[in-house]
Amino acid sequence: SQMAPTTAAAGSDDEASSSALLALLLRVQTEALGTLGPGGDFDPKMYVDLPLATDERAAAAALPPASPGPSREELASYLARYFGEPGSDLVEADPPDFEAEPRGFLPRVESPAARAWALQVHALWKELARRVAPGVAARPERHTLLPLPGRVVVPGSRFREVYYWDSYWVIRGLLVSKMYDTAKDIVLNLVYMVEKYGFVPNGARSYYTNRSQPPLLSSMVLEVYGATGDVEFVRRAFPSLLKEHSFWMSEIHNVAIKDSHGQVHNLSRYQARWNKPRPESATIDEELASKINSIADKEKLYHQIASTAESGWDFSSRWMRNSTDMTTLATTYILPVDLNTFIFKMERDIAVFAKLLGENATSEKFLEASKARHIAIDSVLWNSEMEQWLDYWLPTDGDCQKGVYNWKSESQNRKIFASNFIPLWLNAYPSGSVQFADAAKSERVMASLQNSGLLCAAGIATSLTNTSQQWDFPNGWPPVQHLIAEGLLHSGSEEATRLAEDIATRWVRTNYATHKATSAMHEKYDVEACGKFGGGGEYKPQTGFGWSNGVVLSFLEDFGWPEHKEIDCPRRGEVVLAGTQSG
Ligand SMILES: OC[C@H]1O[C@H](O[C@H]2O[C@H](CO)[C@@H](O)[C@H](O)[C@H]2O)[C@H](O)[C@@H](O)[C@@H]1O
Repeated sequence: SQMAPTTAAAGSDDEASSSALLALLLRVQTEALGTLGPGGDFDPKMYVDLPLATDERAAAAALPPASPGPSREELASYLARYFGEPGSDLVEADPPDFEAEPRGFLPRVESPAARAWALQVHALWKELARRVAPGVAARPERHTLLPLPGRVVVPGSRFREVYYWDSYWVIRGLLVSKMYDTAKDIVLNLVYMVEKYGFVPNGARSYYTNRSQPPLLSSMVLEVYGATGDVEFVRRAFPSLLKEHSFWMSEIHNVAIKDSHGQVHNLSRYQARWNKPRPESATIDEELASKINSIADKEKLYHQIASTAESGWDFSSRWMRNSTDMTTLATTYILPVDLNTFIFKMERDIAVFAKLLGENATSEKFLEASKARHIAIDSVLWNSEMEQWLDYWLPTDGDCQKGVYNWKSESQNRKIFASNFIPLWLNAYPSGSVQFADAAKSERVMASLQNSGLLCAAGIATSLTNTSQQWDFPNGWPPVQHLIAEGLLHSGSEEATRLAEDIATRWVRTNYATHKATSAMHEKYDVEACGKFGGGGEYKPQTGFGWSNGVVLSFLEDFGWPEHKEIDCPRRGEVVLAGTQSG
């Protein structure tokens, strides 16, 4: 059954004052839309990011009346008088662990062009590093930004705050850049939020505390521990990992399902605690919901929209009953392949850390939990005909006895998405010598990927359907390239290693060419051709960009770049490796 959505989990005093601020900012956002009109420079997120420069009541009293609404000049002078610039509550932080060319940086990158560019990407950490201004903790009621104790690295452009899952790839890049202290700070900020909210919010803003994002905190701890050997750091983070696991096991996320042999499995889904428009996109969500008449149905749509944002894939035909109609989002009825992959990894990581800290019973318990989830993933999500893992769609008609659903083969979604291959990533983290998918199965999954149509000229497409949503064709996203390529690299066969390197090469080249042409790193790329950044979705293409920088640095570390390997885009008609489309 669907959980009744509530508001954020923050403390009540904080909540009351932050909701007064948010209510004001949402009024400003609506008036700004009226004044500026959609398109152009109007971005609804900017208005909920404005820090108050004065008392909230004074600012609320001075807001020009909604009708007839302020002129452009009146709006600008109102904003200048009562608010700071968006992003001004984060201050620049010169990270002390940054060096222009760290010792031992990318030893296998021999090509001068690749090396010079990698150093430019590395230098972007300085641009993206920030600290939360001390005024935020002193007067939290004036900021939607959440105070954080340590240094942060933001994705860039409109994404002025920390994001949960982006941080995993930011950390992978920082470790290549030998910025261990900054990497630790990022993890400890997330730990601080778990201590405060019981989970890691989507991002470090009060309006993001109604949901999380793909859970990769344990993976961040594991990578930092692998690079530094710092057991005390693991000890500090460990209680928060247990707390986060309980959040994902709670009734809003956990679903029981009985397979065809009568065995009951537990798997997880995304579900936000929110049934209103997303504040950062409220005008957009309201416009979409205007097609719907009843308040109850609007609330259901808002709940699905926020739950989709929890998935990180906002938005995609993956979550829609009808791929051309966003009002058919049904994310809370889906058991996603990638979410369950990440929670399996979390359980395994916790088992490893518990053992390291001498908590053997806890280690055993989490090892068992991970084994049970492995069986659940193989029973519920695996499809042996397609040789892929598929999202499972729950029925909406209440066909569920005592909270347990009955598995049906036709409920697996047979459409092809890059997420169907994400469990391959687990091959990079074997338990002893045992891989998540054995050599024979990994080979079959790889063949299925090669025949899927997802492998394109400049990387792996998100899906096969162009819906103009940003998590669909023709966009390719950095995290997806990295998870699949790392999985292939550790799958054991020479062919898988070659395919991993081929994907990484295409990705690095398209990032390089686009950087050369636009002087920027982009949040997503159009994989149809080398050298194109991505588009679609509800906001303009963004640059910066945290996870993109992390992924190229990590690929360059994993695969190197020999002296004479071309880094420019291949010229038209040049040979393309078998199993991939020329795009
Ligand atoms: O403002 C709209 C949405 O923006 C974010 O989503 C996108 O950017 C994030 C930061 O890079 C990324 O983590 C996410 O995968 C992207 O889809 C935000 O996370 C959403 O909650 C927000 O509604």
